[in-house]
Amino acid sequence: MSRYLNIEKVSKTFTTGKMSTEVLVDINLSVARGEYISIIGHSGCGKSTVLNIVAGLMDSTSGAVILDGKEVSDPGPDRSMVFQNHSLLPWLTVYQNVAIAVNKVWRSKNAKEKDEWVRHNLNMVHMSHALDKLPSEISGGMKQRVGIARALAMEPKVLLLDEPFGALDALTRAHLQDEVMRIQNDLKNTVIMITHDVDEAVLLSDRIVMMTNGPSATIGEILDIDLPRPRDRIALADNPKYNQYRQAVLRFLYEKQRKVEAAVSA
Ligand SMILES: Nc1ncnc2c1ncn2[C@@H]1O[C@H](COP(=O)(O)OP(=O)(O)OP(=O)(O)O)[C@@H](O)[C@H]1O
Repeated sequence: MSRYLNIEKVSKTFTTGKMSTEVLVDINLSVARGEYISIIGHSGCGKSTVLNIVAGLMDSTSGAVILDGKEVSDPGPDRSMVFQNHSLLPWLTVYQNVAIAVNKVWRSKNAKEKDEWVRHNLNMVHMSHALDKLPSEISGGMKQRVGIARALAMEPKVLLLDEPFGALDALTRAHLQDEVMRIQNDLKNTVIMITHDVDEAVLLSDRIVMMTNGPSATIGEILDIDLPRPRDRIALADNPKYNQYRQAVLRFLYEKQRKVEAAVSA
């Protein structure tokens, strides 16, 4: 079925010297506009490789990524990425880090409109109080907020999140997950997020894509998360459906796709 974003028969083989490793094989995924997809799978299975191919940072060996009717071949502002280790420019302030993206993408806006847009996006992630701070002067969670504001300010067709909360403590992580859910509710972004966190995947996603172990990893199962939004983490803790989804993902990861190393050492 043709959707907003189609990943069609994507495979990827890395070749270093005479060594070739088939990392991904036959990845097929159709994402609807406004859908929140999580990709989960054991370390090294190829999640980031999938995201990098969608971002246009890496070519697939075969297959194609079609976004809104156009094949992706290069990186572009229609796909903005947020990494685990916030990639802010350390010599620029919070404001300037967002402004640099806005200036690049929104050439049609005048100076006043650009300024308002930078402030609006930083306000959305509650960072208006720290516009003049340097990245070294703010916490990890705040840096991640700025990274999210910068990505949102580009109004991408797809927001690509590579373990965006992975480096944060549990409490900051929970706050930021709630913020992303709120923003997602308002803006209806199309999101693909990599995570290792089962609760995070169930809480945030419309569908969870579970990848088999590599090499030659592919999509093993896709789980639909049929929980009403807005979602409340405390209320969901007692929700039987939520717990069934959680168990389905855990079962996939730790029974069906048990890591060989884990099995040997267990
Ligand atoms: N540029 C590259 N050249 C060669 N091999 C690579 C390259 N990038 C990734 N790989 C290999 O491809 C496989 C998948 O890597 P990838 O980073 O996509 O996995 P991942 O599932 O995102 O891992 P993690 O969860 O640990 O971040 C790994 O075996 C990795 O070593």
